[in-house]
Amino acid sequence: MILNNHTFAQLTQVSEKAQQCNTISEKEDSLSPRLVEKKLDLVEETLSSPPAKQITGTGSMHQRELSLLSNPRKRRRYKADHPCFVPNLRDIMTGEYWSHHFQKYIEDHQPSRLKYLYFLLLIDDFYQYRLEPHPQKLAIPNPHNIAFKLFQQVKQKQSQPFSENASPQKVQAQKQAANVTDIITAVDTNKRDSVLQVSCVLQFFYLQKIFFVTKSGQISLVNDEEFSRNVIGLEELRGPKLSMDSSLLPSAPSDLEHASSKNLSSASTMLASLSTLSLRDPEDKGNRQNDKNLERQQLAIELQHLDISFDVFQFWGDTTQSSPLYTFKEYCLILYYNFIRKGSPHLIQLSDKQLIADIEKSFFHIQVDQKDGLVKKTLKSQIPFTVFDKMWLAVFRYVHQVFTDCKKKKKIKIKNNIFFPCFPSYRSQKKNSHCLFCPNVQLIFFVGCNIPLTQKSLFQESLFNLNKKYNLVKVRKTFFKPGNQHLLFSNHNSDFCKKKKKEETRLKLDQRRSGMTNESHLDLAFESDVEFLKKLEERHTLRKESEKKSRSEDEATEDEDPISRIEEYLKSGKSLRDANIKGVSFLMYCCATINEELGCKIIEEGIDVDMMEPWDYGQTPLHVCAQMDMYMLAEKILEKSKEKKEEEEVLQAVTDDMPVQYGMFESGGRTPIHYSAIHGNTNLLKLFLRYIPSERQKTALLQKDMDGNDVWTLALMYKHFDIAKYLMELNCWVAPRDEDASSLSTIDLKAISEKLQLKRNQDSKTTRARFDQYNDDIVANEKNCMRQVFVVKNVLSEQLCKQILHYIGSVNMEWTTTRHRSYATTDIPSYYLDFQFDEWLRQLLRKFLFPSIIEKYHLSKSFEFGFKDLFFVKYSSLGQNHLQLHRDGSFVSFNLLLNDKSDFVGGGTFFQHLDQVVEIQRGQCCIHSGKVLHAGNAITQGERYILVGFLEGKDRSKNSLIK
Ligand SMILES: O=C(O)CCC(=O)C(=O)O
Ligand SMILES: [Fe+2]
Repeated sequence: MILNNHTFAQLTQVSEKAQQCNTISEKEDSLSPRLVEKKLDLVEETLSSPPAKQITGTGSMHQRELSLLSNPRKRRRYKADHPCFVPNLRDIMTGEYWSHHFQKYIEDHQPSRLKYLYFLLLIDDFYQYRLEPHPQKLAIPNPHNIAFKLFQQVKQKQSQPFSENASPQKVQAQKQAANVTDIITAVDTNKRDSVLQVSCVLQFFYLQKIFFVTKSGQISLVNDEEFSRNVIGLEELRGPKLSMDSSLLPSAPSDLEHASSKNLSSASTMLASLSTLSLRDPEDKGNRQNDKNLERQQLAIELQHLDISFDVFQFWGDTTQSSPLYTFKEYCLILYYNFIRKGSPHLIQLSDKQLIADIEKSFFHIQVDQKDGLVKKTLKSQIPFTVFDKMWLAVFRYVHQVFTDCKKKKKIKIKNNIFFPCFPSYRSQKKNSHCLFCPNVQLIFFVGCNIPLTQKSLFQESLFNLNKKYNLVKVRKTFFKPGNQHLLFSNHNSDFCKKKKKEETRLKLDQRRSGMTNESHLDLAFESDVEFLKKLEERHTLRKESEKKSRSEDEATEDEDPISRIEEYLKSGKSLRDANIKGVSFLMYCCATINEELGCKIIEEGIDVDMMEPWDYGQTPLHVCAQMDMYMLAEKILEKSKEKKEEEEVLQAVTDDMPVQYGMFESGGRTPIHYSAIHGNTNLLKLFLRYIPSERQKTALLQKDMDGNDVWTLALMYKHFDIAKYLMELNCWVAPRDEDASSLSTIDLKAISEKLQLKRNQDSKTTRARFDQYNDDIVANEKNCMRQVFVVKNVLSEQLCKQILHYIGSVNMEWTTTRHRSYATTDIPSYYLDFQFDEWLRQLLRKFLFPSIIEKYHLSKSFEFGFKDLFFVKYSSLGQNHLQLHRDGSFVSFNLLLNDKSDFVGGGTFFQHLDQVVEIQRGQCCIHSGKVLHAGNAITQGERYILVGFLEGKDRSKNSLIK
């Protein structure tokens, strides 16, 4: 069945419910204690005990204690309801970051983390912006997310605090000026990094265009449209200036409404000075502390002379004011100056220099002055969208790195399988279309991937909020299976998942105790499968017994760690062919988690690694590399393939037509080379070309996808002009028929690109028609062998089927009902069970079933199958007794009857095109194309158990199109 979970209507309903709950909790929650922290309390409960003394006062004693606690690591030791508690980044990321409560983290936790959150938020917002029907402007997230608490504290100090119940007019009338020293005090009370905090707040004031500087050096409130037009002199933010030039301070405007642009731009200069106070040169490792102190002192001095007024109301957490809009260019600058440039106050230390260079290249024309050697940057008039993808990726790489490092040093116990995300990629700008991100709902992955199995409730909430936020109409099944499955299909089953996790851990512990992990289960398996299963069962019984002997919960919640498992496999030299993590091969797992190092290691050391593994719609690891800018892994794949003289095949693996979100379709027939152009990854494109002999490069580049687009066309379609130009330099392009210009100097690439935007939408329709046609053809064309349904006898012996069922029963696992969205079965995926069992089963099927499928459908010997899904299905006359008419998301599907036919009445698989129910005996297997409409025929009595497999496959010999 198509991997669907819920209809959008259902999602909206639940989302609305979640929203209601949120609103209620927010009301209760407007000051503290924080709901979110309460949740985090659970996460943190194993941490060491809170300090003996509760901190309640605001006196100097209290301040001293707080200052001792300023180290976040120390503060993290406190319980979540303690005022000093600080969750770590991991919890922020894995918890509810995207959910409704994220602002509370930002308010309450240390500014050094704030930068990541805000940065992500900005990027996130950017992708939101792509959805907007008015793409000229985009909103900056409201700063109250950051400044909220600060203002609460300031507010409390004021003689006439605002009443929360007061009418807006009244509150407006009560506007109070708060002094910036108050802010500093407020900040200091919490021993935050005051400079960063203040500069951050001020910058957001500035960005919120709500103040300007008066003659007396005061900054006053302004609500003037002119401000946004004139003052975004961001060049002036370029700093680092540490002192204020008082001559720059403007004269007081006669009227707030007519604040002159000069005043305003001076305000920006001043703010620039403020914001750069926290600057530190990353290369200057020396006197940093001293410098910082000096900066602080200077800031304090400056601020004494400034009376900054602002409209607290505007920053009030409850206000619903909309964010101001900025042009795309300004937005880019804000990002750049605040997060990326070397001197940025919130510098995100992107580890990858190349990435930074790329980002800078996208923003600026960079010139070096011959005379004084100064680097001059002028902002480009056009900034490519993909720069956001790069930034997004960079941040995640960075965060991922932090996790990995911590883990290596055993600084933190990683409880979760961290699946890092793919970055959202620009797809469609079509007005009012819901198409966003990329076909794989990548943003959602981020959430889904990071939420551990044991935190399903948080996870669920995030999902619904996300659904609401992005108005996701339809989330397609996907390529990066781990995260997605996790997110979309398991989220309603938190109890089940918890149990499962514990089971796994216990099993592992038992294995360790009984020394069974060293056993080579695979030898065992093929000596006697029945024996093997009995052994597994015995192990479970053993486990259950040892469970009775009490054991600390702590031990039991220890997580299985996919990375150590992969490493263990690599060391032991076991075959990786059927090894998987949540149904995904090790290599694909690394691709999905952007773990290039481990991916390279797998290719280098792994046995039976399939580098051309066709995953969803034929996308191979190299396609993912090309999409995600994974240069190192791509190079390793190519190097290894070259040893086997397969590098061109790998580069020529083509995708199939694929449905993406919101009813859009993407053309098939795309190679990793096409992908590199689509995603603007020039380096990868160049790398790929190095592996193709020069005489064949042109053919490879001119190869068209199924919608007739060659690499050059795709580069332009996705607005990667540099790639298009590069291809023109190589003379590997064909001028569109209606263009007379044919050389780099005369052709108007922009105009062509515009036209191609239209074609892209058209292409989607063409692809869709082809996709549907393909399905229809199978049943309409009598000669198409894929319409045939076969029964394969004796795939598994009756005894083995019995034993498998017995085994599943002994594991005592709950049946899931929500894994597949539209046509849900009551099932247990094979990978939920012991991984030894899962691998054994896959090997068995590979050995005894796949050859029959190849033979029946006249596939070539070089055809290779991979499991897209493998699961046990239960029908019961009392529960789910049938499955509606549907297609599977597979090339070929099979179902194998596990129990005896006499155990139930009815059953079998109905095929619409044959108008026939195909019934099989225990151990037999019904095989059919996943594209033909079929249904699980109802049973009226008893229970029916089947093993269902969805297979994806590709004929490897057909890859070499260019030879
Ligand atoms: O119950 C059957 O025979 C069919 C099951 C099926 O089609 C599926 O699980 O996708
Ligand atoms: Fe099916």
